[in-house]
Amino acid sequence: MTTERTETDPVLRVRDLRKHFDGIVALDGVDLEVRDGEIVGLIGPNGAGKSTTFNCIMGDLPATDGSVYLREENVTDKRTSALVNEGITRAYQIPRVFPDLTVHENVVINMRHRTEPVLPTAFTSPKSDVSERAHELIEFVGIDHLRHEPAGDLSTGQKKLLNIAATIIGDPEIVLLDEPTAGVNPGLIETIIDTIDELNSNGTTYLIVEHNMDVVKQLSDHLYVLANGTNLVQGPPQEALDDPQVLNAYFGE
Ligand SMILES: Nc1ncnc2c1ncn2[C@@H]1O[C@H](COP(=O)(O)OP(=O)(O)OP(=O)(O)O)[C@@H](O)[C@H]1O
Repeated sequence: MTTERTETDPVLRVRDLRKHFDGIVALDGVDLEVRDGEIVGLIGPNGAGKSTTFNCIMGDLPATDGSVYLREENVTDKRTSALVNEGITRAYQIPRVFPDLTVHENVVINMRHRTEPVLPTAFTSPKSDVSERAHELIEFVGIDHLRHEPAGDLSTGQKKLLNIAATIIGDPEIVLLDEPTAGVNPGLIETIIDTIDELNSNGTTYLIVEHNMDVVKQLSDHLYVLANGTNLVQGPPQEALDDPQVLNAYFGE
């Protein structure tokens, strides 16, 4: 049975995104749309252009051509820091933490309020709003017992949970997750899936690159498949994964 895609407004729209590295065409026209409240999966074989798409959306790389819209605003090539303030955040495949700061400090430092700077008291006063919110999120992702530990001491899976908490602290419109379960101990994968699922139920919209197809199927409402830097197939996850073009892109010659 085909499930209909939600009719909610698009939060993120990517139109004909292109990226060339000298002679290499990494993106050859990528289109995608993430609607309010969705979890959208972005998959494709190695070299398909998933990371480059994320890098161009987030302003980590300038696009050669094409557009990125956040709601109605054209944000193409805006810098990452500006995009974060506009409500789009990202967690990287290899989790990024400040190793010498505590877990709690790592979440607080990611607070970039749309209108106000983070006050120094957020770090020192347990009663500040940011500090309390950080504590709530750390509890929510299940690493409260590590709150006062240096983030550098955490396992990969725990760092990924920490990054997931940190992406949420500024109350973003949409979060980009790059391989949230890659390199994670199998025992923590379900925790990560449940955490993303619950945060989505609470209103966070996600675009997720993920190689683990079980995770993709469990989480995604809609799936885009890229190959050779462009769109191959999109649709409900199982339908897209069963498409002969997708099977050929992964397993064909
Ligand atoms: N900085 C760069 N310089 C030159 N070529 C690049 C650069 N970054 C990516 N590419 C090329 O662009 C293409 C797309 O790469 P990209 O990393 O976006 O793919 P991917 O789908 O994320 O792959 P993977 O699943 O292996 O991470 C590949 O051919 C890659 O070699």
